Amino acid sequence: MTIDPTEGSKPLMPAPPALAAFQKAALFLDFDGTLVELAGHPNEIRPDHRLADLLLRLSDRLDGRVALVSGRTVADIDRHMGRLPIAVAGSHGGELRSAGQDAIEVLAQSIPPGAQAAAQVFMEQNPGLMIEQKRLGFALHYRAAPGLEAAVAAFAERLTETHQLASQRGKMVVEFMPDGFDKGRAVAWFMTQPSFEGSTPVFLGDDVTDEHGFEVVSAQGGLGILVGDARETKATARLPAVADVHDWLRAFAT
Ligand SMILES: O=P(O)(O)OC[C@H]1O[C@H](O[C@H]2O[C@H](CO)[C@@H](O)[C@H](O)[C@H]2O)[C@H](O)[C@@H](O)[C@@H]1O
Repeated sequence: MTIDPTEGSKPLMPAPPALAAFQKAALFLDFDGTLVELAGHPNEIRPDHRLADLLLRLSDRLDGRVALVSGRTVADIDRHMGRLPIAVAGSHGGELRSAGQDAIEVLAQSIPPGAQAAAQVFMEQNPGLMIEQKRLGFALHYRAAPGLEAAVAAFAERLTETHQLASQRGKMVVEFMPDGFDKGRAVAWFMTQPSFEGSTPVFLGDDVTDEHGFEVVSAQGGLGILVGDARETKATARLPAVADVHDWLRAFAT
């Protein structure tokens, strides 16, 4: 793994220490762009065939202190990964499932249908946009039409005001959901659970929605690890790519 120290004015960020160096680590792992390479469409991702086994071995080594923390729904994570007995926070923390449990705790009501109806009209007027239905809301993707970014941002502002929703911007996407959830809250909740007690939280993520997670782990004496190019972030270490994340995790799990 190499980190380019000459990346213009971007902040320099060191590689993280080995996971074995942490005192009783707890791992919080974002999914898209961190564990799995991004794809043109949410359904086109191809998780590495060794990823599920890697997560299980990590969970074993960490006595269950591993959680996936994703913007995807828990059901969607299951669809791509199989039903793993590790903890999952889906929908940016709006859904929670503890390790080894079947029940998914859904923390809010879905957003009003009128909001999605308005987005449907907007999508039909703007070819290239795509709506991904979620349990609590929906995501409006513009990866196939990047020139629509500003129009999508303006639409998002209007929609959130009209329907009193929250929105979160991610990579080529704006997500609409009930107010009051983010990945930081999900991490904070896991850290109150007995199985995570007294642990040092480590959060890996690539997107701006992961900043809430970085903030919470750093406030609890842990480490935020940005995946991808250096940028302004609350993470203080960096791994350049998904493959480096797998290597770093595998070094601990094997
Ligand atoms: O929190 P994450 O696990 O990183 O999930 C964030 C969103 O990921 C997905 O969208 C992103 O990945 C797609 C597949 O690579 C890509 O096509 C899209 O442009 C990205 O924004 C997913 O579709 C969303 O529901 C997640 O919230």
